[in-house]
Amino acid sequence: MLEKLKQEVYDANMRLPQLGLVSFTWGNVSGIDREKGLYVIKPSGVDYNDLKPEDMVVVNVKDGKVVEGNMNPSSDTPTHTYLYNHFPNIGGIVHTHSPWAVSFAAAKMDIPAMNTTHADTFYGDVPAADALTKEEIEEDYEGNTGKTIVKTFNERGIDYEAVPAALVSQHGPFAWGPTPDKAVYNAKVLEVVAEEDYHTAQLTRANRELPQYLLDKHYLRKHGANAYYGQNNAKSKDHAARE
Ligand SMILES: O=C(CO)[C@@H](O)[C@H](O)COP(=O)(O)O
Repeated sequence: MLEKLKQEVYDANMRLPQLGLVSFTWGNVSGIDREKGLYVIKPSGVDYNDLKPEDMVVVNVKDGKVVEGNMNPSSDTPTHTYLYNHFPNIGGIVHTHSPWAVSFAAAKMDIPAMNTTHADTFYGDVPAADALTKEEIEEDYEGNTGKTIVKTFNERGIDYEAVPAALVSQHGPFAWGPTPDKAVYNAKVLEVVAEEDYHTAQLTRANRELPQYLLDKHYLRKHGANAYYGQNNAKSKDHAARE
């Protein structure tokens, strides 16, 4: 069943390593057929080099249970299920371990809207949702980080279609879109802007003008009118040689 969707989801999964968004077996993409109430997701722990379209697992979006597939679905299936049920207009979801976005997630920092590349895809900062608490994990830990994502969007009044991504603190990014392929596109843009933001933050923090008096003192002393050199009476050999 859903052979066309399986191919689409397989193709989207294969773009993750191609785009440098995952290594080894990390990450996963799913895509949903809303009419049938079923979605397709990557099987858990399978190397992308070994993955085939027919390996995709079909899941019932109502209860997250497998309805077709020889392998276990992704360990993030509970999160995909939760997001499909709370973000009704999405058609595809992706989770990656892309390093720059994961760095912001580990730092529990939103990815701020700092340039137009960001604004072309995300209408505002991409939020860092809290990691699941110890109690939440003990209560019903099934790997469902969707709860914390939806809670963050609701509490902060963020439109999930205008900002199609979130960071799960200390874990990594989830992105979504109208199709699996668009979800992967959004995940790649997120990684690009995360890296750009990091460098912008470094540049703006480091961009301190050296005061003119220090320029004068250090440059003129060695190359110019020696206005300062004589004051300390210390003469370097090369200076003495030049006299
Ligand atoms: O972050 C984790 C595991 O800590 C997962 O998201 C893996 O990155 C993907 O797991 P599978 O989809 O292969 O189960």
